[in-house]
Amino acid sequence: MVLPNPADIRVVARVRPQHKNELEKDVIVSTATNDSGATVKISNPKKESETYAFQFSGAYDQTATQQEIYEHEISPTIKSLFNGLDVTIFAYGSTGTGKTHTMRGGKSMADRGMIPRFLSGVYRRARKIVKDSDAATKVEVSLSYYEIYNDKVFDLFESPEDRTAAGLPLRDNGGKTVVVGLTERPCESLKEFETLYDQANVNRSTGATKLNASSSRSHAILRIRVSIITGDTMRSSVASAIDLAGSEDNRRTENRKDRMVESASINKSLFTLAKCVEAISRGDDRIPYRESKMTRILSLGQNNGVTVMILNLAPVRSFHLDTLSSLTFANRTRKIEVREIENEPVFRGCSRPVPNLAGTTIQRQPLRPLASTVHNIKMHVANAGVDKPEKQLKASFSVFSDPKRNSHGAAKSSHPLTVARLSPLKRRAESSTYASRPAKRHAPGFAPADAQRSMSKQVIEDLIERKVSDILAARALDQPSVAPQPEISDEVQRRLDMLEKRIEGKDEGREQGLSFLLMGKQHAVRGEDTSALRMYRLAKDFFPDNTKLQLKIDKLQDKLREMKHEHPAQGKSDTESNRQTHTRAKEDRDSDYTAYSAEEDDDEGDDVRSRSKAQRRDRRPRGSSEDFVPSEAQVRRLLDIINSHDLKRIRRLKGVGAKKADMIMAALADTAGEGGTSKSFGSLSELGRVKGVGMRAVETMIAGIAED
Ligand SMILES: Nc1ncnc2c1ncn2[C@@H]1O[C@H](COP(=O)(O)OP(=O)(O)OP(=O)(O)O)[C@@H](O)[C@H]1O
Repeated sequence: MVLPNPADIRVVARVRPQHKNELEKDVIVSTATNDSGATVKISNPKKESETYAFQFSGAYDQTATQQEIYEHEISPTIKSLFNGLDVTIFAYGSTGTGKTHTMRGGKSMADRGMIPRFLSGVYRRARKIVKDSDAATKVEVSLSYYEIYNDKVFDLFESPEDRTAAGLPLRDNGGKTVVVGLTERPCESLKEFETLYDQANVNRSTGATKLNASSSRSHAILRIRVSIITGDTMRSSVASAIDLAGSEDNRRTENRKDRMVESASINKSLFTLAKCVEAISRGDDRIPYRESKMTRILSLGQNNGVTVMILNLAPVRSFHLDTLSSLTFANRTRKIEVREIENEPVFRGCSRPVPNLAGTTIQRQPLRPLASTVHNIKMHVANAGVDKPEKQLKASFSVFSDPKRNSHGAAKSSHPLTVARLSPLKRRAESSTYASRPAKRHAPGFAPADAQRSMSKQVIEDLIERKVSDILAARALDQPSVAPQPEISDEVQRRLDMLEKRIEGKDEGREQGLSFLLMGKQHAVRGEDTSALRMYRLAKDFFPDNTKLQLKIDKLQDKLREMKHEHPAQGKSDTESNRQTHTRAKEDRDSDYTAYSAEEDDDEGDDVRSRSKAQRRDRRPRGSSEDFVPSEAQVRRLLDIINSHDLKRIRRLKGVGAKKADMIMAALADTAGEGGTSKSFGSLSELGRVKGVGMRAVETMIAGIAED
């Protein structure tokens, strides 16, 4: 092992090209590269004549190609990977700045992203190694791919239907965080990779499409394990390529709870990431990695090896505040030091038969082989004459001594090494074992006695640790045990299931409620009162009896009414109007909004269609989006009209054309109760959820209803 060599995280900025609807005059980000380094410049949002400059390891302007970025930033990491270092490459930036384009890219050769190019480089190097060694050295590549969606981990190599609601658990393993039960697929060629990767990405986007999202709603992590095998030794290292979900303004999500929850979860994890980076830069003892799954997995600053962060930026003004905040974050990140520790080679030995790797149906691992494992180890230790082996083995093995077997006297009494039980968490943290895939990866078996003579104490430790991980991982999985279960009556089982569902439901609800609260707080701190109010109202559904929350809502409502009264034309704070400009630009990319605009066009004729989107948005009732605090009387009147089922009255509502009216009538018919009783809408958000209507339209309708 080479001595740990602290190096900074390499942060490179990439400015994406302008979209067609973005104007040259709105470009506010520029890059410059010279002998003193790479700089990104951006104007001060409050004073255009001033600029801020941020230094990075590399900076790429709008014209940079995928090939250039790959060649300069990513390709060199392949050498590190083959030298035994773990590699982490991740894209960071707000929604729509080009993260997925950079990492995954398009289908044409020129558009291919960093991930397929990286894999192509890996296979090329692997072929060269095999060729140069006259096939004495073998290289194995295997992949796992998962996403973190709403702070839950899902295997992307499995179809969404096979997911469990709770997702896969995480476990700490020798100082690294591993996902338990993740599929790891051997992958022998670039062609095979492309098939696997495309299929898995369908799994990712299918989840998103169901939720009507146009952008990545999850953090996607591809792990590429490269194992170089020569004789009996194998050295593995892992490259993680991460496409983070983009931070976003959650007002885009309107009142749709599913989108809100996603957005809250994305923002929360990115917020935690920023907190971690801040804590590391301050030199804090406690880094809040554990506050989100993404930060736990990314473990920035703890992930030994090479780390490259690609900071994706949009060039134009509508992203001004987000770009500044991303630049500040990235600037802190680049000062984080990581240790370049090589993974050590391990003894490989002969393999046992490979268990079925496909799917999630892993049975809990029987503990029987452990007894023989210990036996093997003892035999080897005796042969190899390792110093004080017994003491070490006692400690290691006792972690997974099986009480059942002990009670039968098979393992415990038959072997002197199985003594005191230790917590699995007390294992050595400094282990250099490569992050083992605990549940599904097949651990190599033990070698014949003559080969074992060359095993070092470290190798034994590694083998034991891997074995322990396997068993702990299998235990963590919610899979039926191979051991016979005691019979319980159907009735008891039914009641248990119900109880479990109730508890799960409560927890999920609470989590959602807390997310809304957190978002409310974030908006309130930024002075975005309307959005804060909206979040608090959503949180109220989850905490109906919370008087403190009600007080906050009342206060905000009063404040907003007052503001509206005093400044009917501009009841927004600076920050809010600023962010609104941004929000509008993002709306242009948002499918929900596009659908809305199109419908409006249908209703209002061709001359409207020819106007620009911006103009059309300006036609919205002033204050409708940000100051959307209708009075109770307005709400009641609107719902009365809708619930009248009277097409003519509904048609007369502001912004409701023939098409929208039809959609509302159809929804009313759809919701007709059993026995022909007519159903009605109980709230605006319910009305807003009607297909083809949307909250914007509801806001327009209500704006046309007199307040008194
Ligand atoms: N370098 C680039 N060259 C050409 N098009 C780009 C580039 N970067 C981004 N784009 C385009 O910009 C749009 C947004 O990019 P992309 O979806 O990659 O953003 P993102 O940051 O991943 O967004 P989200 O966080 O919402 O998933 C896409 O249409 C993409 O094709």
